[in-house]
Amino acid sequence: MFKNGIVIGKFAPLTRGHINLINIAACQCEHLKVIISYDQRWVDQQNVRDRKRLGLKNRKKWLLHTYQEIKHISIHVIDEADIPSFPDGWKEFAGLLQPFVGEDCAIFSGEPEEVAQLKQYIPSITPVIVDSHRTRVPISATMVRENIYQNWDYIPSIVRKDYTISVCLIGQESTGKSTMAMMLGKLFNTSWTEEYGRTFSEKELFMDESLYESYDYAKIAYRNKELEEQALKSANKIVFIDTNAFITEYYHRLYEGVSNPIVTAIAASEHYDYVIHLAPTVKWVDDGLRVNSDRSKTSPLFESLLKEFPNQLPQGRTLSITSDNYLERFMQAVQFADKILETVKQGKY
Ligand SMILES: NC(=O)c1ccc[n+]([C@@H]2O[C@H](COP(=O)([O-])OP(=O)(O)OC[C@H]3O[C@@H](n4cnc5c(N)ncnc54)[C@H](O)[C@@H]3O)[C@@H](O)[C@H]2O)c1
Repeated sequence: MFKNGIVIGKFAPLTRGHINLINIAACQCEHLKVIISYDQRWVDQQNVRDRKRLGLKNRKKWLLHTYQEIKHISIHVIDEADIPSFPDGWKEFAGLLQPFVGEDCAIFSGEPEEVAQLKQYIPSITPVIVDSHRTRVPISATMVRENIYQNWDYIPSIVRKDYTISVCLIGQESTGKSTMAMMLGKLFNTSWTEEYGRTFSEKELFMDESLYESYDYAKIAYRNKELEEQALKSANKIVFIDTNAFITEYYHRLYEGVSNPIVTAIAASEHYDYVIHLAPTVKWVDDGLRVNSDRSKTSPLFESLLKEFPNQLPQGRTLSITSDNYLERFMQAVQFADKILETVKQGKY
């Protein structure tokens, strides 16, 4: 047992291979420091998708989420901004690492050459090579970045969350959003969200929508966002979102006659990878909550809101379903999701 241990990595992104290394290291020392070596120059060279996801905040969050309950593991950062980029700055990197090196300190790594380089500059450390052939988890972060969706099994759920493709279903009342989100989620073996507005009406207003106050809409919009976060954590590459703040704002304008500034702000900043817009071409069904059967009143409002919030129908990433046949609507949505998954499986994003 060592008194102190160190694991260094880019963790870009965190993989189960890194987790294997950290776990094995943690079993062999009293206190383990996991150090993220961060180089913004390296991030700037990545593709658009990874530039957005591989910033320091995400990398630190992924490690903290994974190890928060294990008290003898702590997470640290070395910023390489002022030293030559890897692999030209070994001496300078060792200088940055030195303050983390404690008494009786082992450095755990799968890279024998890298540890040998560090040992030259910090002779007190004891190198411990762990699974350098990557037999337990045969993956590298480079392979994951090259095709994250084919290597989905190798990344922890906290990282999956940030790479999951979101598909939001929008449309007026009684256009089949909730059923469609649920059916797609079940078919694609993934998560979906259930509209919180409905739960709120049932539990807080006892199905009497005349009891809505303007401020309730902001609560609904926030709660929907929390439910999205939750669904992302358990998603299998793709997630289906039933209703967003834009729809909450539509209801606010319908019932209150004016905009809700909080909900408007959320709706205007909403971004989903893809959107399915369900047109009100199917029969209006009374589910006990709905009161807007006259679509000649609701459609003009909905259409004007779509113009006001152009982010809600992103160009090239929106499927508009206008068929009046439920089977056709469902099959179009399924084909859309198939195509999205095919594109991402090929490593395109
Ligand atoms: N500026 C410089 O000159 C300089 C010098 C030294 C180090 N550094 C920095 O330190 C970083 C070193 O980290 P890295 O690139 O090796 O990080 P990494 O995130 O790729 O790997 C971190 C550790 O996890 C191990 N690992 C990865 N996949 C594994 C698997 N499937 N099974 C078991 N172990 C696995 C690696 O062998 C390594 O020890 C460099 O990228 C660089 O940023 C910079």
